[in-house]
Amino acid sequence: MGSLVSRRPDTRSSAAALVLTAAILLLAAYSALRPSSTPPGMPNHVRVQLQLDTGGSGAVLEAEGEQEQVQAVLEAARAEGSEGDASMLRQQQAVEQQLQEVEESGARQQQQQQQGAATQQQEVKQQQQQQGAATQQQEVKQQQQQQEPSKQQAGAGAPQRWAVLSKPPVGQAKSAAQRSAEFAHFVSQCYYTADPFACLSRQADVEPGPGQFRFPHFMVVGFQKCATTSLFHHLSGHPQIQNPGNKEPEFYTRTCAYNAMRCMKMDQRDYLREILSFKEAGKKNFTVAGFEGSTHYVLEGRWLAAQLHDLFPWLKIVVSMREPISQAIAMIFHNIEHNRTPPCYTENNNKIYKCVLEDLDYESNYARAMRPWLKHFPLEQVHMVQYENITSGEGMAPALRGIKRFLGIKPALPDDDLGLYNFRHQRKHKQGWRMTRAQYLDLVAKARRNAQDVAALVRQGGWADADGWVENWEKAWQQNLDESCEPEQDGICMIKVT
Ligand SMILES: Nc1ncnc2c1ncn2[C@@H]1O[C@H](COP(=O)(O)OS(=O)(=O)O)[C@@H](OP(=O)(O)O)[C@H]1O
Repeated sequence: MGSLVSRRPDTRSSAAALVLTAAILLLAAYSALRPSSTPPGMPNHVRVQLQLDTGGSGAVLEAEGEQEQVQAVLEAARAEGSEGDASMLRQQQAVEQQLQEVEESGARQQQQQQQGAATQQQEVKQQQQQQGAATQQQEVKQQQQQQEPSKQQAGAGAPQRWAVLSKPPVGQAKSAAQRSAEFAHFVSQCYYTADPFACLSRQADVEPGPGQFRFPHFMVVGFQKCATTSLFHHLSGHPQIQNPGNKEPEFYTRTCAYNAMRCMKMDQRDYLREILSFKEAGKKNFTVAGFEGSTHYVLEGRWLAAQLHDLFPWLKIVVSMREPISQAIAMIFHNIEHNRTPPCYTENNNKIYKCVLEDLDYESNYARAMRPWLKHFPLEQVHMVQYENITSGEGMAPALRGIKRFLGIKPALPDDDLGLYNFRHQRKHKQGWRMTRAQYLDLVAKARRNAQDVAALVRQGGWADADGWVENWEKAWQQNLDESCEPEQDGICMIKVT
């Protein structure tokens, strides 16, 4: 005999009463379909789970066990409810229509049995079809509900997500439609739960249907000044990607104060809605990939990588890297423009050199920043791209397609041109950045060690041609030495960035 569970936090409302009535009717119809003697391996065992979204309470009723016991639990729960109103009546009619369809297919099945034509195998097949039909109806209903999120939130006249009524799977896989509906339903309701992040984490146990993405699907985490804004817009325009609210929310660092796991529930909901465009993705049945881009995340890997992986273990991580001296210069200039002049930027003639030298050990030391991410995320969930590849030359189209292939979206869309966003000193500092040749050689020596560490990681992950990666940067250094520097050691260079 099976176990019996009943939780009824809110069965006194008319909505609850209606759903229970519907469930009992469906249960009765289901019992009419069962053969008179239950075949081996198909015990007289049913499971009913009702989500009674009445007034936003998220009440759930579950009953599992012998059919008669489950029916008794549902009857008792119904007795506690009150009568439904007009809007509930319309929903009852929809439920009754579904019931009628189940009854009709049951009658067809009985006829076949009488004719001796229905073998046990056919019977199982028909049950699968019935479950498929019921799931399709549920899917339509869930889509309707997703189109009315404000109503659900307000609670007034809230539609019910009513029933997952099924016999436990008899060794057969769920249909694609069933998986899609169940996955979309599971993820959608997370927004309304007391702990949205904890709920979203549990989608790891729910299989998405064809074309669906777990939510969120990926993040562009850095590095600063590596064309992440262009990449963000390029990806946002893809039809299989949900356009996020804005770039650089720095949610986990700023709002959650470095503790993603303890982030306030209200903040979580705001983040889902305002940044990740959760509701828009829900309306598209999660057939679009949700993402955000915050370039400081990559530098916070020591605490953030583990926390993000705990929260969203399926998450994919995209990282762009630029020739380190150019990246450091662009970042320093960006900070100066925003009145954040670094203390290293003091000496009149050699100011940029000293700052870059420091940054190459920290913010522009890519391998150092990447190690925690690679410790917590499997290689197949991380994708490293080279800025010089995605922004120009022959590597551009394959590199952009590679990102989309990694994300599991159509690789050729929207197109293979990155676009140019967020450019600063490329326009304003065409003459280059002043330092001596000896100083530049000093920076190159440090950047080269950085490049070799990065190449080792690229080789390990197989994201690109690791040797080609180093060659791209070597080419940039050599070009500056040849074209922008006087030949003497103390000669002046006007360094151009990539
Ligand atoms: N398509 C294309 N081709 C060449 N260069 C490009 C392109 N898109 C962006 N960029 C350059 O990338 C720099 C901005 O990077 P980010 O958007 O990541 O900056 S930020 O950290 O988000 O502020 C910024 O570099 P700087 O101009 O050196 O500052 C942009 O000019």
